[in-house]
Amino acid sequence: MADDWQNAMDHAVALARRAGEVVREALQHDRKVMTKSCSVDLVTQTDQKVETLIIQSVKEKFPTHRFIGEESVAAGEVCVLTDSPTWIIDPIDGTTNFVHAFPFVAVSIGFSVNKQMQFGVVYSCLEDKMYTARRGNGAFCNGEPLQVSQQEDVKQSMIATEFGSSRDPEVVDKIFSSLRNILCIPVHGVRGAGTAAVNMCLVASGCVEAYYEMGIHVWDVAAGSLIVSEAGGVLMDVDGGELDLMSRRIVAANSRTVAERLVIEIDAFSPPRDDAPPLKP
Ligand SMILES: O=P(O)(O)O[C@H]1[C@H](O)[C@@H](O)[C@H](O)[C@H](O)[C@@H]1O
Ligand SMILES: [Mg+2]
Ligand SMILES: [Mg+2]
Repeated sequence: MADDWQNAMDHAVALARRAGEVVREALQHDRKVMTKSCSVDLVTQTDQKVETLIIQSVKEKFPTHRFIGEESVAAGEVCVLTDSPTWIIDPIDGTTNFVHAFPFVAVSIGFSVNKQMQFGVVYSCLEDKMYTARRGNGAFCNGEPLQVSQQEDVKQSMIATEFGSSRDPEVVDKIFSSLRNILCIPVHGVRGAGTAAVNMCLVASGCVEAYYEMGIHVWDVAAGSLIVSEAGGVLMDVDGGELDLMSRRIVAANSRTVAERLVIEIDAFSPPRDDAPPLKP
């Protein structure tokens, strides 16, 4: 079976590269912007085109595999992680960046079997950085091994996070109170690339000590979670418990020490789970 997953990973890398070409080409033209759950939850035809391209190609090569794709779920597909081999796809992570030509846009492809990530591919396509990880085999950027930062003093750390796409004042208050608490530890700084996947690759690369966010989805972080852990990092829930990929909350850090220190300061909330049954009309 191991060789099968390697074939699948090679295919994912090739597809991420092809998807990146589509994204770069689309940036040369006007981008028609549509909205999903609210006026700041953006989607474009390129998100949909890239997801279709990836899923159709995988279906031809691996007809029994399942999918969780951001735009398929938006179109009504169920979002349930089973034990089956499952491709977890964010065709454009950083759609708001893409719309504004802010230069961090990624294609994220994770692959899970028995609810455990087997490989992760994040292609930061405007930087031309291909991040890859295979379970037990380390994490790489353009073929070079990645290693998380060795800094365990949170006061000497840089932290990544995002504001997300909820504008519910109660949610925004929690996001700002967490940010305030963490800034005032104090940490050296707080940054955000505008994409969860790239933020996680920055943890894996040792450029920031940690990334946390509440409100993300499984497709934002599935691939990145393996890239972080294979680079020597740790993953946990924002309450310090075990990471649950469907819970929409994550802390990814270089060390348990930094992660647990951040958890103390995070004003946690629980968005509706990705695998929650749809609300009845
Ligand atoms: O919708 P896309 O795929 O661009 O992904 C999300 C980002 O990855 C989040 O970190 C970020 O906070 C936003 O919620 C953003 O929507
Ligand atoms: Mg995303
Ligand atoms: Mg997306």
